[in-house]
Amino acid sequence: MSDVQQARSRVARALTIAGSDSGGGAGIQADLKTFTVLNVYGMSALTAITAQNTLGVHGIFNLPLEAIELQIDAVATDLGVDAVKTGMLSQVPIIETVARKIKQHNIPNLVVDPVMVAKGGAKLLEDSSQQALIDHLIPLATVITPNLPEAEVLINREIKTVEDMKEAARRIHDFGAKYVVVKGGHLEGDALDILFDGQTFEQYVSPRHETKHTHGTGCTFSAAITAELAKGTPIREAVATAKEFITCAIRDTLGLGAGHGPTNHWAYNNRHKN
Ligand SMILES: Nc1ncnc2c1ncn2[C@@H]1O[C@H](COP(=O)(O)OP(=O)(O)OP(=O)(O)O)[C@@H](O)[C@H]1O
Ligand SMILES: Cc1ncc(CO)c(N)n1
Repeated sequence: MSDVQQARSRVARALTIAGSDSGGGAGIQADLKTFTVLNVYGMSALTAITAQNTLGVHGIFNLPLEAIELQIDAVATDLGVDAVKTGMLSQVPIIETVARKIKQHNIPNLVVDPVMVAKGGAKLLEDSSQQALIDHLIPLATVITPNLPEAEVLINREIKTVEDMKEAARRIHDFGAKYVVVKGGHLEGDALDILFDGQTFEQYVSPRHETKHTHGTGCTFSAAITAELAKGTPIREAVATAKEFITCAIRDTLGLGAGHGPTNHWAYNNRHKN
């Protein structure tokens, strides 16, 4: 096979820059599982190690900046990256380092999941870091995927209705992200997400499943968008696939753990079977 043929047929590659969740439902583990199910080659740069299960976060250990930088350098200079997502980046220097590295390596298709708080309430982003996300990372983002509490923090305003979600999307778009997806998982009623491209809104709706097993839904959703962007899928279709992926993963629960259990990453591939 010629080099050109090889380049055309090679697998899409995605990198996740995020924290490790020992429980496997969120963070790096959720991202790599999602990439694999969507047929994308997954790579990781860990920013922190968390001791975590379905009941809560029992410890957070941020990694040294040098360890974060070297992981990104190693991957970008050899294997190559078609799309990248960021998850837990708890401190200002980590955010600055990651933003600098993404720029330095010219990594395309950045999905920013502005992770702030774990399902059990533990803080994964220090308060002093919120502004650094706005200043350094969001302007580089192809897509940013805040949930409602995260969007409220970013725009410093309450969000109670779909109109509020749209206004939040407008304001977050003004921070410099190309596309904004405001996730409505925390509202009542159907699970409604909104995509804004700076001009028009697109809505993605699925029935709400009454379940406590929603640990890592945001990580999985943004990882699915990243995987699709790595393959070259256009944004509207990428978000539609991610919505279907997370809906299946929440619906076909694994029922693990005594608290907020993980979602089912295999469910998307089994969706047409009985
Ligand atoms: N109970 C539910 N039933 C169906 N879809 C849901 C439910 N909860 C969330 N979703 C969907 O899951 C996706 C993730 O949204 P959510 O707002 O839960 O993210 P998140 O709060 O960032 O998750 P996490 O912090 O656990 O990673 C969205 O597409 C949302 O609409
Ligand atoms: C490591 C990690 N990243 C993100 C989340 C948010 O779900 C979590 N609970 N843990």
